[in-house]
Amino acid sequence: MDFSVLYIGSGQASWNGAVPLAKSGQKVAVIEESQYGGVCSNKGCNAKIILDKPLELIERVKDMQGRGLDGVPSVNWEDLMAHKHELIVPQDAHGKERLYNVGITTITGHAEFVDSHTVVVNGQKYTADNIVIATGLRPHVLDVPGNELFANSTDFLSLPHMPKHVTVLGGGFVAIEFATIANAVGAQVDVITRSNRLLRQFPASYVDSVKADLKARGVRFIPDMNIHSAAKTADGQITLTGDHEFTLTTDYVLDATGRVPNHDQLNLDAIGVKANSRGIEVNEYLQTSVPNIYAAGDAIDKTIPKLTPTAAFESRYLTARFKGTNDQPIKYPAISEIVFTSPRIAQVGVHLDAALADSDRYEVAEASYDGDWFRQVENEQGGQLALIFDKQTDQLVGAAEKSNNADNTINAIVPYIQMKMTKEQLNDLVYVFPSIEYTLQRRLPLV
Ligand SMILES: Cc1cc2nc3c(=O)[nH]c(=O)nc-3n(C[C@H](O)[C@H](O)[C@H](O)COP(=O)(O)OP(=O)(O)OC[C@H]3O[C@@H](n4cnc5c(N)ncnc54)[C@H](O)[C@@H]3O)c2cc1C
Ligand SMILES: NC(=O)c1ccc[n+]([C@@H]2O[C@H](COP(=O)([O-])OP(=O)(O)OC[C@H]3O[C@@H](n4cnc5c(N)ncnc54)[C@H](O)[C@@H]3O)[C@@H](O)[C@H]2O)c1
Repeated sequence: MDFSVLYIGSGQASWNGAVPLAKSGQKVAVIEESQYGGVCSNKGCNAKIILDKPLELIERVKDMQGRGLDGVPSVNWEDLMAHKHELIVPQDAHGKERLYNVGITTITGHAEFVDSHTVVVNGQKYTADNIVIATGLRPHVLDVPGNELFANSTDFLSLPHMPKHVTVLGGGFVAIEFATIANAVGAQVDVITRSNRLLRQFPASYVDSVKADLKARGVRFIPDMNIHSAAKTADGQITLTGDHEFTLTTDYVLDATGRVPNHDQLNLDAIGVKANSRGIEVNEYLQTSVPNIYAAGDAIDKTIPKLTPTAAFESRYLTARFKGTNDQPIKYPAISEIVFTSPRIAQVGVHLDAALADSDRYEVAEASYDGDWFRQVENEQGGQLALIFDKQTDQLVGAAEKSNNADNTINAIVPYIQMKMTKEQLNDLVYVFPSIEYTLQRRLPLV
């Protein structure tokens, strides 16, 4: 065999495990058809958070008007885009170097299976004892006439000038984060959804409040609407048509209707790897229906969130398996997630809505930050926290927060949940004061 482990795809699900595996002495190769480092590094999380930064800062400055700050800056999209390029363009080369530096063979091109131990790239065959499919997802394209006029998340993240009127299709992560950015840059933003629910994975009341904030900032929501077609107007705009003779003419349409797996381009049928429209089917060892072929990251059909930290966790798990240091099934920890709206919504562990619906099992301690002097230093209004305890064990099992600092609070809570800490143990921790963590601890029900 040419390699002990060969990874298809170079994203988070690949390099987080491939690098330590190569360092341990195994012969490793990574195949990448696009940019090294995958979606998160090149056209996902990293670029998005750079474009979000000015809006986050501006919202803080707005909150402080008349409280020591006068005047609100505006976003210069072209300068911001240049800043984004400066940080993101080198990621591809860095991603390749990271592999090369530890002796990993990098193969650039599209991989397809020949048999269970062989893939072909640019006509050249490569063999390996084990193969990891880490091929991720690509943007879904809404199946309507005229969809070639739609932009996707990758296009938006390199948009040279912000159009006057941006129309977003979808109500998920990409739709709402990008609508928030476009609105902050000054575009008229419409969000068209086929149902009346946004961001289904987050607590309904927190999402409703973020939606109300966006409405107050001028974002228009058009719910329960199926789009039927798109066509270019004589002056270069796009006209959408939909249910009940709906029409809307706009400058730019962002299709944010989700992402679909890339496994349809791997010749999986020929080698018997089972997959479906959600991803590749794996067992509790991340093994596919062909024992020496594994899958990791967004490529998997899984119920846990398809995120960078989960992809990295799976990649590290596989490395332990290939090194022989872990022969146990994968055991996922409590998984945290965040949507970068303004304010943010973040959560970990047992879901707030599920806990509220099961009062026999869970105690929910809800708190508003409006009365908290430390959170009022930045004059933040409407911050909310919910802590979920298992009534039988008194352990903290879940949390959700809507606030400008939701990421920090939830990150502070991740180890509490992982270590199965009880109220009593949480009360025994001593934090610096004043701080987000100290404020969080004071929201705990006292024991
Ligand atoms: C706009 C956007 C914003 C996001 N923001 C966040 C965020 O803030 N936080 C977060 O946790 N997650 C975020 N995500 C999700 C995150 O990017 C993914 O969960 C993560 O990238 C998954 O990593 P992966 O390695 O499984 O797949 P990917 O990063 O998709 O990597 C797969 C790689 O495989 C390559 N490939 C595919 N097929 C082949 C083939 N046949 N041959 C060779 N190479 C192939 C692709 O080119 C790609 O580089 C975001 C996603 C998007 C789109
Ligand atoms: N902050 C973050 O962690 C973050 C940010 C962006 C993306 N992501 C990840 O990237 C992935 C993709 O995000 P996304 O927002 O593209 O997907 P998503 O699944 O979150 O949202 C897709 C949206 O499109 C709608 N939709 C789907 N099919 C449709 C159709 N035929 N017609 C109309 N609407 C339709 C859905 O109802 C949903 O509102 C997710 O796995 C997410 O976890 C994460």
